[in-house]
Formats: sequence, structure tokens, C-alpha cells
Amino acid sequence: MGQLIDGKWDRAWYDTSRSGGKFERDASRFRDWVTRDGQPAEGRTRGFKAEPGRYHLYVSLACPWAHRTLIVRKLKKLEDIISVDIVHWHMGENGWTFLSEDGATGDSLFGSEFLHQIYTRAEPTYSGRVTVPVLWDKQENTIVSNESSEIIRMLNAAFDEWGDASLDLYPEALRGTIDETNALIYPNVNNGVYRAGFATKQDAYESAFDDVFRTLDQLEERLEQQRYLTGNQLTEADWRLFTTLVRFDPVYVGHFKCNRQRIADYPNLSNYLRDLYQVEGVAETVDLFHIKHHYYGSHPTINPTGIVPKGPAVDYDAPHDRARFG
Ligand SMILES: N[C@@H](CCC(=O)N[C@@H](CS)C(=O)NCC(=O)O)C(=O)O
Repeated sequence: MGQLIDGKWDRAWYDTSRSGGKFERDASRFRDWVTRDGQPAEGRTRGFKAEPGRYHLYVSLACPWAHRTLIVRKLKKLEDIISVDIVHWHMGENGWTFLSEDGATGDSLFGSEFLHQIYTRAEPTYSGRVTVPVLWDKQENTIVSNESSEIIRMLNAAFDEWGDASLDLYPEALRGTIDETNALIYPNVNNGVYRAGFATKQDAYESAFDDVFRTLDQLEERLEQQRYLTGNQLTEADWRLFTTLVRFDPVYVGHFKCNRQRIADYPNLSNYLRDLYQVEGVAETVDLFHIKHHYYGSHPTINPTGIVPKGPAVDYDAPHDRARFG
């Protein structure tokens, strides 16, 4: 763990000393948009035109935020249009690395050793965290975006000339409900598990823990009435929840101490999780080896021995009961 300060790598764990033991996630810094016509997105000055072969994703298979982008790339059938490199699961004192073992690909564009070199290639004096996912522009040699919630919107809309235009994960009619759902789930669940796991004071942990389970309880109720979060159509809100749910029992219950109950103990959420997992193409994006080894192996303040638990046994391929909604 560490970050870049004026383009130099600095090895330091998250500093929670100024926030009463609370983990506070920094906002992503690269916020440009790829658009169909190359016009800058609203409020931006630089434009990036959607073109096949021009863009590249750097992801970790362990990371729930990066995982969103892999799922949308897969569902929108953009695998031949947008290339991908996978970092190594271990995030140590140099941050994410391109060690090409265990299914990690290395950096196919530049042969870099570390992800932070991609950041300084884009901005030599960059200061901030070096996170995945990264959407890289091979033409302008720069980072377009390192914000997953925005990258998935670009993949959903900008590349329809080549991808599956019939699938819209952010349909006009549902935008209000999707935004509201995301606004509930992001702080309380997606980031809630991190706030619990990275807290360094008891009260910070407990308040995050309560947020996680209060919200999961609400979602469990919502999924009693309908197949997906916003009704009977799968949207980005579902995929954003999915990447947290699929990691929950294998990692967040133990490593992040979110152990009031498992997803397996929620009838609707667990069936819903399997329903989503079984959507064609999605299982291939889920790598429980990278997921478990990354978390348990990369956070020495939480798990100093780095031992990776053997369990639990999860079978996301088991039948689900969600087809009852039609
Ligand atoms: N808001 C970002 C968050 C990305 C993020 O925090 N990724 C984690 C991996 S799960 C990371 O790379 N962390 C490295 C660090 O914080 O140093 C997004 O959604 O894209």
C-alpha cells in the first residue's frame, strides 16, 4: 500500500488518524469521458472519441470497482473493442504490480513493473492513490478515467457502434430509480464493507457495520417483491451490488468483520446473487482465488500472517428461485 506524491512513490498505509479511526475514500482524480462523437462530456474540456482498439483497461480481478468494468465490457460484448490487462492479486509496498503469475497478464502496453508507472506516464507529477480500474487511451497516451462508476457508463453508451446496442444498463426511464439505488448502496454496502474493514476505532467500525446490515435488510425486503433492484430489468445498479455480494461471504464476513450474518443467510439476496452470477459470461469475470488472496494477503494491518482461509464453500452455480418473477 502507498501512494504517489508529486510523481514519487510513497509507502504508507491509509491514514485514519485525522478522521477518528474512520476510513475515508479519496475521490478519483481522472474524470474525462469517452463519448460517441468525441465531444467533451458536460463540464469537461478534453474529448475522447469512442473507437475500436483505442482504449485499454487495467483491472484487478480482486477489486469490486474494477470488476464492474469487466462485467459491463463482457455484457456489452466489447471484448474485441477494449483490451484488458490484469494486475497481480498481491498489493504490497509498491501498490499494484504487473508480476505476471496466477492469471495476471503483465502490462501488455509498456511492460511496466508497477501500476503507479502508468499513472506517472499520464501525469508525471501526479499525487494521489493509484487505483484500479484505469481506462487508458492508447492514442493520447493518457488516463481517461480511474472512476469505475463513470467507466461503466461510457462502456454502456459510447461504443454501441461495435458492442451490443440492444443492452442498456442505464435506461432513460429508470435513471431516477437507479441513481437513488446507487446512492443507497454505494456508501452503505459497496463502501460500507471497506469502512467496517479499514476502521481503526471500535465506534467507526460499529457504525459502518450497522450501515451494512441495515441496508442489506432493506435490500432483502425489496428483493421479496421484484427480481432485480429496480424492477424486472437488470441495470447497472444490480451489477454494482453484485460485485460486493459475490465477495461478501468469502471475504467481507471474516476479513472485514461484517459477520452479523452471511449473504447465504438471506434467502432473497442469496438467490439473487446466484441469479446474477448465472447470467451468461458473468461467472468468467469472477475469480475467487484473486479475490481471497488479494484481501487476506495484502492488508497486513488487518491480517498480519497473510494466511488465506480455506473456506467457506460457496456454490454460485447452485439453482436459484428468482425465475418466479418471470
Ligand atoms: N472510486 C474508485 C475506487 C477504486 C479503488 O479504490 N480501487 C482499489 C482496489 S479495490 C485500489 O486500487 N486501491 C489502491 C489504493 O487505494 O491504494 C472506483 O470506483 O473506481
